[in-house]
Amino acid sequence: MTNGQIPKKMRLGSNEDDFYQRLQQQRRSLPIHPARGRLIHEVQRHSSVIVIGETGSGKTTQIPQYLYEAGLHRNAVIAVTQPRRVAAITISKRVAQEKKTELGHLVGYCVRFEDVTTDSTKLKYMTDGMLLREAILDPLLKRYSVVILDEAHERTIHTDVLFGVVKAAQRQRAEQGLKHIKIVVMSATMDVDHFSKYFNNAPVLYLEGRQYPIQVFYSVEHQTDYMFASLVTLFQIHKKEPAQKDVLIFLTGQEEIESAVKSIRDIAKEITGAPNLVVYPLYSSLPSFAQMRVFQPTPEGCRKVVVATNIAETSVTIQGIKFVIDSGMVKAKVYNPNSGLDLLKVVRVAKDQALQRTGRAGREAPGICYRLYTEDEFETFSNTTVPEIQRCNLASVVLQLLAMHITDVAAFDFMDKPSPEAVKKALEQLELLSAVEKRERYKLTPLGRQMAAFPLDPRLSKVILTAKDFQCLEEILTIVSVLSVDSVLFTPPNKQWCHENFIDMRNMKTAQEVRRQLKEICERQELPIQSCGRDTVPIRKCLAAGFFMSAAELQREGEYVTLSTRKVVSIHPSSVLFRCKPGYVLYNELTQTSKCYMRDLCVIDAEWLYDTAPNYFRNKKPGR
Ligand SMILES: Nc1ncnc2c1ncn2[C@@H]1O[C@H](COP(=O)(O)OP(=O)(O)OP(=O)(O)O)[C@@H](O)[C@H]1O
Repeated sequence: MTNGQIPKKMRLGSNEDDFYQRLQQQRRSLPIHPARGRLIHEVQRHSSVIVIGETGSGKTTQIPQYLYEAGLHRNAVIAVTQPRRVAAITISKRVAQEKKTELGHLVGYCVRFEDVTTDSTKLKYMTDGMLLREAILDPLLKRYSVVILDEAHERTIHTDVLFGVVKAAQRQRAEQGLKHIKIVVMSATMDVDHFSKYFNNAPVLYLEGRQYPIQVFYSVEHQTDYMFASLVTLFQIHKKEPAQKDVLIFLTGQEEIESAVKSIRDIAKEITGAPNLVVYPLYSSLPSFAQMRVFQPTPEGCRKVVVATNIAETSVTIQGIKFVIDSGMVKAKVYNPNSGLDLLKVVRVAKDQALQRTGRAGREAPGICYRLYTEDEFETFSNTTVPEIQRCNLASVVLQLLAMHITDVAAFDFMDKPSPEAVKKALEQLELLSAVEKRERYKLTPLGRQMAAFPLDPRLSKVILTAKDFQCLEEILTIVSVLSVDSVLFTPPNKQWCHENFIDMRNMKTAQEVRRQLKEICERQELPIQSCGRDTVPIRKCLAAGFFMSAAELQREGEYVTLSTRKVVSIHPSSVLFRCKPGYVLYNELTQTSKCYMRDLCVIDAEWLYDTAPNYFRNKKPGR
């Protein structure tokens, strides 16, 4: 210190202290803070509590801490479930900072293919899917003293099943004289009566007030092209607002978002006299490290623009966001139980989703939301999203319920029951995959039990487990991992090895990580990891064993029809098979745009379909 400088370490320490003090100050100024005592008291008094409070009021970050500080963890763990991994990761980081602890110790997170917790973790942020997987091994959830089901309004398929599982755990623990488990259900936008009734008339706590105001502006007239409208709105903001006032745009999917990001970067080059733009995409199949970039502070003198799907719609706080531009559209799964087909379709959001999107502004200062639809249009939106359980293929969930020994799936205590046809269809599909068998009731076969160990669609788990018969697990693991991420192929704007080879490096890295973890599960199940060399026949036969219900046959007119329901479908133009038109193909996904397109294809022989599922194909007659 003789030269008058403070040593680096000390300087850092005092900065850290300032930062921590600032965080504590922020915690105390949140609208939820005055309700702390009442909240703790209600959770102590009741087994289940419903909490409703404005977006940004502090529910997700504070309530788990309050309960911990009040000793409600009782030496066990407080679980906080989130529908999305990005929320689980970012919020746990924030809470670890607020608790001045390293992530993974007192505060941690657990999402598919990533577990950052230790034995000392007491506040565990996790995706709803991960808690559900834990319930397969431990239906009474004995590790937990409190389960907080956050963003309950999203009604993802996993959250809905968890509602029933957690409720059952609570009842059974009481019956068996074990320690009680508390349930807290939270959201800013939910049908409280419906929730309260389902959770045994749980009391509802209304938390008043929001931290910062948000102004909402609607379009004056109907917008025919929401993507164009969002760019126009962005550049109007960009030209008049100073740097560091960041913008979050909601669009619908990867391709649309990547194309918007490119257009924004191109247009920005032509604009002078405005701050530099840093533009980030954000969608679920981006690897974690790429998703996390959007949460970094905006560089000095710049404006951050985040173009996201609905993964940024709930829970998250993206630093710097002052403006939200809401296209009013979302890509959602739509399932037809008669055809058994899951389709991805771009549809209007519900009012609760629009409110959540608006709530992403105004978290650190007053905000503004531009809705690219008229107020009259907004009034026609449905109030709440249709629960995913009522619009998705249920095969995966039914498999998990059976793995938890819930044999009568139709009688399971769902908050809103799925249609009986959808449950029946799911059981039929699982029976065709040899995962279940019907005696008096449906029950898992040994194969089905093995399938339930994989965090995958049952068709993909079946493919993995079939691979040992064809000695091609090496190759199948790679294929399944690549299918678990969005496209690994890409149109290169500039040069590096990956770009020259048309490979999307980020998605490829994720696929590698997924493969590593699937391989671990295979090793635990003692499956021989062998390669079939250059011969692709075993691999394609193996894929047919899982995907035979997703097969299509070429017609004379040059179109395809699906063998399951004779729906007319086409090969997606991005496929290498677009021009060669083989007689029979398997597909991984159907997407409805101008036509119904099949994606991720594999050429097969009609005979293999008979070989793998003779009963299923008896009346469908492929190739005969
Ligand atoms: N990562 C972060 N960086 C900066 N501020 C944050 C961060 N996370 C939370 N905050 C601050 O804490 C406030 C409360 O966030 P929290 O997620 O707890 O609210 P919430 O009530 O759960 O909101 P929502 O219903 O939208 O999920 C935010 O409005 C913001 O001011």
